Amino acid sequence: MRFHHNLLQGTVDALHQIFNEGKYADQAIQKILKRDTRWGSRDRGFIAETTYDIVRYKRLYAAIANVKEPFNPADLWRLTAVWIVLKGHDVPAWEEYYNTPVRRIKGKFDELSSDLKYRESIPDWLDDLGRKELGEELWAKEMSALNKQADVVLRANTLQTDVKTLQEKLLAEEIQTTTDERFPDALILNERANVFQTDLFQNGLFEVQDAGSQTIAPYLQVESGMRAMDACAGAGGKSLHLAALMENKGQVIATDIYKGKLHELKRRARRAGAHNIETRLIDSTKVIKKLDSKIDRLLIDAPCSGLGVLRRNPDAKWKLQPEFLDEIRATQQEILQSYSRVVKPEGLMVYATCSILPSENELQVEKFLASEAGSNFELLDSQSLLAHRDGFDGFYMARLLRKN
Ligand SMILES: C[S@@+](CC[C@H](N)C(=O)[O-])C[C@H]1O[C@@H](n2cnc3c(N)ncnc32)[C@H](O)[C@@H]1O
Repeated sequence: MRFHHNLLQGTVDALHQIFNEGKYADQAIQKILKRDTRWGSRDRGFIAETTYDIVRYKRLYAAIANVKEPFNPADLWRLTAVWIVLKGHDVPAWEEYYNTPVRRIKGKFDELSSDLKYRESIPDWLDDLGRKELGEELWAKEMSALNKQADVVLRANTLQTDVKTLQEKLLAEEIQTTTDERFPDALILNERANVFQTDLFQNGLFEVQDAGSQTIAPYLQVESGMRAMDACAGAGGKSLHLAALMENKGQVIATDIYKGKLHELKRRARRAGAHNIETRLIDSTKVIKKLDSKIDRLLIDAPCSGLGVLRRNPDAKWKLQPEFLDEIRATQQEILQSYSRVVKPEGLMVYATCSILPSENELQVEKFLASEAGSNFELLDSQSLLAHRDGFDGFYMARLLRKN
């Protein structure tokens, strides 16, 4: 492989912003990619993928390169040298790579790879927690799968098209996709492409949404004409799916505590042609009180650690802190306690997260069921998706029935 200095310089600059300035990886990469308009899609792909790879394996690469944070420019170049050697490429004869100890890098890699914390690059506290919650074997398999690059998955917007038609239209634009019978509205890109630039996207024929995430809205068993609520709607990934499943009939009440996210949701709903979504900002407890026992189907897509979606946000591994996890678990329980009251007798509620930790998932549901607010609910079913087993992001979902 022939390397270009300016692409590796772009990678080093992105890493500096992420590791030393605390920027989010996707934002830092986007900013760097805007820098040089001559960069084509391959160049952009190289910078993005190399940066993400080094973010994923920061702990391993830093130990091999024998560098510590905060990384100076020479340290960051050493991280890229480790990446080049471990990918099996020849190190370019550039000043920054002068005297790169290729054999030592390979030897160190073999030595450190026997330890999961290094092999999969996991902070100590998180490794301890994961082993405790999932058991050593499952944790190791899952962390390895979560370090792989995620597929780009589309959800056909059935308000506008169907999977087969969309697949043909994409093919006409030289975008090849694969279907998966487990996920009926999903199309998986055979090769990465910037699908956001297509007219098909601009005209609302699809959303970009992981296949695992596409199982959540159907799990709520909505029907046309029902009154559904997406309590933690964010920018509306699941609200849009619910509207499509309800064929634009009935109502989807989408709530969040952030105005900006609901604003983005409305923009996406217009593009998708989803007309039955109504947004409501949660700025007081009154919003929930007003809906007391009025909702047929409640989705709680709760805020969480995001450990199931590490393939998309690998820097979350380095940003997560134990205190944040404690706070988010408390928030999850509060949300269950306060929102569950909106469900009608005989109505259903789905509690979902993009976490793989039982303490954010089944244990939260158990705690809720044992509480006063949960005493008139019954757990009907639950499902976990794991990256190493199911091939997509990690999710948890539980379906509960309000009995009376
Ligand atoms: C997992 S994200 C939702 C993702 C979204 N459902 C989607 O599919 O794109 C969780 C959301 O919960 C929101 N949130 C946090 N606390 C909340 C609360 N008390 N009530 C409602 N939403 C809350 C966050 O702002 C965030 O948008």
